[in-house]
Amino acid sequence: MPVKNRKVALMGFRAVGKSSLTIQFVENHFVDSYDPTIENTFQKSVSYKGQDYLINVVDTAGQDEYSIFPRSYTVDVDGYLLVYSVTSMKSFDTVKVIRDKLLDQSGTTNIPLVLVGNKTDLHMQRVISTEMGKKLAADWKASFVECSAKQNEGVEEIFQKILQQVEQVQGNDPESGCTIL
Ligand SMILES: Nc1nc2c(ncn2[C@@H]2O[C@H](COP(=O)(O)OP(=O)(O)OP(=O)(O)O)[C@@H](O)[C@H]2O)c(=O)[nH]1
Repeated sequence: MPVKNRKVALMGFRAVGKSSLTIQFVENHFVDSYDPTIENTFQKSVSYKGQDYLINVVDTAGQDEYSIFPRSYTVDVDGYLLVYSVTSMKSFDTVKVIRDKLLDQSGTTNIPLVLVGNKTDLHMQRVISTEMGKKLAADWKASFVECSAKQNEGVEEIFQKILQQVEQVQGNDPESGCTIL
């Protein structure tokens, strides 16, 4: 089977760990320092349900509710990882605003999306419970993963889930019972 190319963008408030998750996934290490991102693209080959994929991972600049939303973020992107930090209410509110902007710009409600709660290792600083994350994802009919880029927990799962969402929305998921050839 030929390799499938999929483009996945990480979006969210500043310093929630988008770059750290990307680097942990692509290069298998954790960066402790904080260097704000403008935009970076990485590639990684993965296998999912027997199919080889080349994932283009777009690590975007941190956003807040007032950020201008570049049109390029909705062009060619197959799926989105909306990342918040479980230690930041502001970052949780920001993913909601970003999703609204994504829906607005793409003109569809059926966007492959995974809600990602990062920094679960910071137990004492946690302000967003697992239930809050689960509920928001359920409202959106999106997938939900909690993770720690630092401890490399849940990171692979995020990318498996987004591939699953992309395949489902594109009608290619074997479990959806319908295949486009
Ligand atoms: N404890 C802990 N710290 C983390 C985790 N992920 C990221 N960090 C730290 O959080 C800070 C910000 O991480 P980045 O990955 O640069 O965040 P970002 O979302 O890419 O930031 P912007 O580029 O500004 O949008 C850094 O100091 C990271 O080391 C995590 O899972 N646990």
